[in-house]
Amino acid sequence: MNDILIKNTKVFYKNQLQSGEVLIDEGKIKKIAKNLKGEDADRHIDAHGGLTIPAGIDVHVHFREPGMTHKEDWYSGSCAAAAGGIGTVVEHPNTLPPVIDRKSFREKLKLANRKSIIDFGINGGVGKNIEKLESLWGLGITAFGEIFMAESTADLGLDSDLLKEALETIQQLGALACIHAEDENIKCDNEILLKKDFTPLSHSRIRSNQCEAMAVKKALELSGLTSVNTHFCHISTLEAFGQLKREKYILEKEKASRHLSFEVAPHHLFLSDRDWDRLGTFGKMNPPLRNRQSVKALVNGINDSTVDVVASDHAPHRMSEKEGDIKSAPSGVPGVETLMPLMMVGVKRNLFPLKRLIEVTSSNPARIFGLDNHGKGVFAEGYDADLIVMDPRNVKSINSDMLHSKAGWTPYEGMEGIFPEYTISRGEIIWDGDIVGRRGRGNFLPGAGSVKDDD
Ligand SMILES: NC(=O)N[C@@H](CC(=O)O)C(=O)O
Ligand SMILES: [Zn+2]
Ligand SMILES: [Zn+2]
Repeated sequence: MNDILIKNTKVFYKNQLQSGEVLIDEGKIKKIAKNLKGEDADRHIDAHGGLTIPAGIDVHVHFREPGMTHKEDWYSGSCAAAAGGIGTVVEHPNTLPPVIDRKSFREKLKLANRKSIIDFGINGGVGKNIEKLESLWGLGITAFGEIFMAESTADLGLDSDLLKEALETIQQLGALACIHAEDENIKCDNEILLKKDFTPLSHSRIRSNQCEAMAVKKALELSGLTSVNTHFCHISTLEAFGQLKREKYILEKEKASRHLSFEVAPHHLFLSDRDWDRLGTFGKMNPPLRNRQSVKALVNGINDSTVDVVASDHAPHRMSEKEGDIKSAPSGVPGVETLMPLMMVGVKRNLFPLKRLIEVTSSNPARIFGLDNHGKGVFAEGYDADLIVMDPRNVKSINSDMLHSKAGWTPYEGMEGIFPEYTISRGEIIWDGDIVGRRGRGNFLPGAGSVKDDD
């Protein structure tokens, strides 16, 4: 007998939205068809005319373990992901200790294996550890970074000489460099100019549009020089967006083999600098909230396929930590659980089509980060049954009480979200309104450089 039959649903299949049924067995999608008469399964899910789409693949989360488990840990973070319709995450290295060598990588892997309820990749950190990058790659990290060009919530910043050396090494390994693009000098100069300004908006002015654009310019020069495959994290400004759009066009025209992609974060799509008044220090993240023109450019970029990925940059801090003044509050907002719900509302409001939602939240991240080699991000027979079932008519008001992050708050309080009724991971229901996935069931998805680790 098959495991699950999803009936009375709509699927985006063969480039169109159509009614269908989905049969799942042994963790895989076994059949997708208009009508699966004659097939049966142990469990039926009636989607009541709602959607079945690929679970999200969030390639930018900070789950804070080891070292900061009061903010999040692999269990709470992965539960938040599952409840928000995310089936796979790539976790970033700025934990305590950061993932910069074999020992710290293995420590994180052990904890994640023990606690995560969803599948995961782990990124390797880049700082003063250039001689360790090869061993990290061999251990199976997904990609390198985020590489901090300016200080953020981490102690992993590096200057441009070191950055060039790191990118050369990453290129030789054939790996992907993920870059947090903000210019340290511009940021520092603005900090001095605005040192007496304690309005929340000053954070947007310190880490200005120019601060991001200058860093993107430098990073593009360096990635051109070193020919490294590059992915930009959380691009937030009209200016940086324009530079990347142009560079992509040039690379395509030259038929360059070098990869270039970028992601945007939901807080730069669904919030703007007008939200500073409402959010105060709770709206502080790097790069910061931007004006309406930048928000519009990013939404347009989703429509015209310039934006490759939407990833949450889930960066939880406790409420008590976020209180205080704008200079001392830590940067970062939780977002893994609200990514898909906000994007679904975006589709409902015609900001962008469902096809693009699926591309930026599953097929593109899977391909760019090599997770398709593990059966992720392809809605077709034989691939992992990582799916969400949701009803677009069921719009909820986002409320921190219903969320699972240890942060205990959300910048989207009161905004609309369409949440999954079911999240299915490798054919197993892990969210049905409650967390029903077992702690530690999540699999590590080793990266392309992985070699067998004997000791
Ligand atoms: N985005 C943030 O403001 N903070 C992130 C780090 C980062 O992504 O820069 C964090 O780890 O808290
Ligand atoms: Zn960052
Ligand atoms: Zn981040």
